[in-house]
Amino acid sequence: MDDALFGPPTVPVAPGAVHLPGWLTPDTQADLVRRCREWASGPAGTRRHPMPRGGVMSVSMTSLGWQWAPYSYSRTLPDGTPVQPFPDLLGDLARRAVEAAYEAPYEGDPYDVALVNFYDADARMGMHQDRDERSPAPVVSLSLGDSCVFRFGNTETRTRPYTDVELRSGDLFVFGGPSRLAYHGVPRTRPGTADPALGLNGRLNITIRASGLRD
Ligand SMILES: O=C(O)CCC(=O)C(=O)O
Ligand SMILES: [Fe+2]
Repeated sequence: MDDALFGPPTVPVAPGAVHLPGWLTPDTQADLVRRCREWASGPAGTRRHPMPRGGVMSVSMTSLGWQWAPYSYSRTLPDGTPVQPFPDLLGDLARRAVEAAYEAPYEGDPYDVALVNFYDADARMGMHQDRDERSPAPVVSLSLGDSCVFRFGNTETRTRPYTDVELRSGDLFVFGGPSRLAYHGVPRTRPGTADPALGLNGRLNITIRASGLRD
């Protein structure tokens, strides 16, 4: 296919789950990396959250709009620091992402929360559902830097059947509809695969959601 003429391909992974490789231009990727650094160095900073059953997450997270920690949202961090605002830029990007993925206008709830996930070479994320939102709006996921294996499963179990998708810098993955509550995770990243021009050592993932929550 001629990408210049038709745009990047859309790869269906499951009903309602779509992978759009290379959806972000290199300039937008660089801009988002810069902004992620700013958000991560903000007053609410980045956290490796403790897990309810012990241990600490290996992924460092920054929340925007609503603070997420296993397994709920709040407007403040445990020490009372207010969560940073949700940037309009990410709301616009999320709407455009869903419209590109489903080739239809977006008419769902407003996007109001983003998690910025940083993976160093050893970080991974176990199979889980994104189920702390009250809105059925699709989850939008953007990848920057190192590639990873993104495991996209089913709504019933943490185990097979699942599909392993290679997510590279600039890729968009959207999951909604019948796949909204599918289990998914990141069993590994591929350290050193980021384009050196991006200036990022590791992987960033921005996941954008509609919380459906009100103060
Ligand atoms: O890093 C990813 O690609 C997935 C992140 C994720 O599933 C989450 O933040 O809930
Ligand atoms: Fe998730």
